[in-house]
Amino acid sequence: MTEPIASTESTESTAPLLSVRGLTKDFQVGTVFSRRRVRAVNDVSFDLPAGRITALVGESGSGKSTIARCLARLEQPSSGEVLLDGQDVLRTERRRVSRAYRRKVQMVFQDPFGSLNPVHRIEHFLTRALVLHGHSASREALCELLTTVGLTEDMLQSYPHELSGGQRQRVAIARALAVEPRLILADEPTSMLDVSVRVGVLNLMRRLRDERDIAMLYITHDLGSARYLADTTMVMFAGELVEGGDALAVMDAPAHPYTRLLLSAVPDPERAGSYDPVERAKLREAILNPTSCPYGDDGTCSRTEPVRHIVGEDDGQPHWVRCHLRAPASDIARRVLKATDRPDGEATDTTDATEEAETTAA
Ligand SMILES: Nc1ncnc2c1ncn2[C@@H]1O[C@H](COP(=O)(O)OP(=O)(O)OP(=O)(O)O)[C@@H](O)[C@H]1O
Repeated sequence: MTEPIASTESTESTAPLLSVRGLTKDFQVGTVFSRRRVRAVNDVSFDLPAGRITALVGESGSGKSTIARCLARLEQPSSGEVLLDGQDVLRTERRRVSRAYRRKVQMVFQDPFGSLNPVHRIEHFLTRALVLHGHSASREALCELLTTVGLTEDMLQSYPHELSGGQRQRVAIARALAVEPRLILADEPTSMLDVSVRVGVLNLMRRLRDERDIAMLYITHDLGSARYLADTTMVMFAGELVEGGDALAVMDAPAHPYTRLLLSAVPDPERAGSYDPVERAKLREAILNPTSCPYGDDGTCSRTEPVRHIVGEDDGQPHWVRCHLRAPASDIARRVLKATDRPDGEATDTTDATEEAETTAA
């Protein structure tokens, strides 16, 4: 494990609900004649405390969903540890995931349209979840679930296609809640919803955190919603975590060039020029070909430990940044950066951006 874990440990007095240590996931891609390995997640470590929302932000392809799928045990990690209540479930439940784990860790997917089978009524989904995990599916229990997520009893008899996207996502959350989970992995739960209903789903997640002490991993590429919802934010780039800490601290004082690059793409009416290609090209260069790191003891640091620097503390939790000198695997990094939006909506690669910047500067 290259990342020291102390810097991500929760400062709460209680132990974290779930800890991830050195999680790595490789996929085999290609045909039998040209097999190659894609490292989607590389040596990632973090904690998820109860009653806190942790946002995992990053661009498409950075590895966010792979982490969630590994934690939901839908993918088998290549290496690492996943400790739930201190037990490494990858060792104790190596072959078969226990029902107890599935009950404690639930996932809500991005697509509220695809995650509910259209041939069943809403009552079916909730009843099934309750019964599978040994609860009584009484009318009272079903109604309570619906009310918790802001839906009404009469919707029990509805089919998914009769509900709006926001209502369907609430049903998906109700289904997850049916088993009384301690952790919800929410993978872009609002990205397919109308802007007008997004905030309702975010507020629901916030209420569940406060009222039920549920831990949440909120995966998103929408920095605004992470700022609105999360207690802690972690930034992921090319399969690795590059920055983390109090959500407001990370957004207001980003310490890694990749976090700055992400933020520079967020429309901001108060920022003159709003989108600066020269600055963005410099940030890309600093990410791909780092030459210095400002967080060493004397303004520089070696390429050896520590891989993470503590740059501040907010609300009792450390704000850390990965050493700038630790260059990412260049093929993955270039692929992820390629997804970075240009103001005209086209994808670009770093060469184009540098050229664009040089032209603009000239
Ligand atoms: N089943 C798979 N087989 C091969 N490669 C995969 C598989 N799943 C993910 N990958 C690769 O792993 C990398 C990370 O993908 P992942 O879906 O985790 O990213 P992400 O940050 O969640 O992106 P998005 O926001 O678009 O969902 C990508 O390069 C992707 O192509």
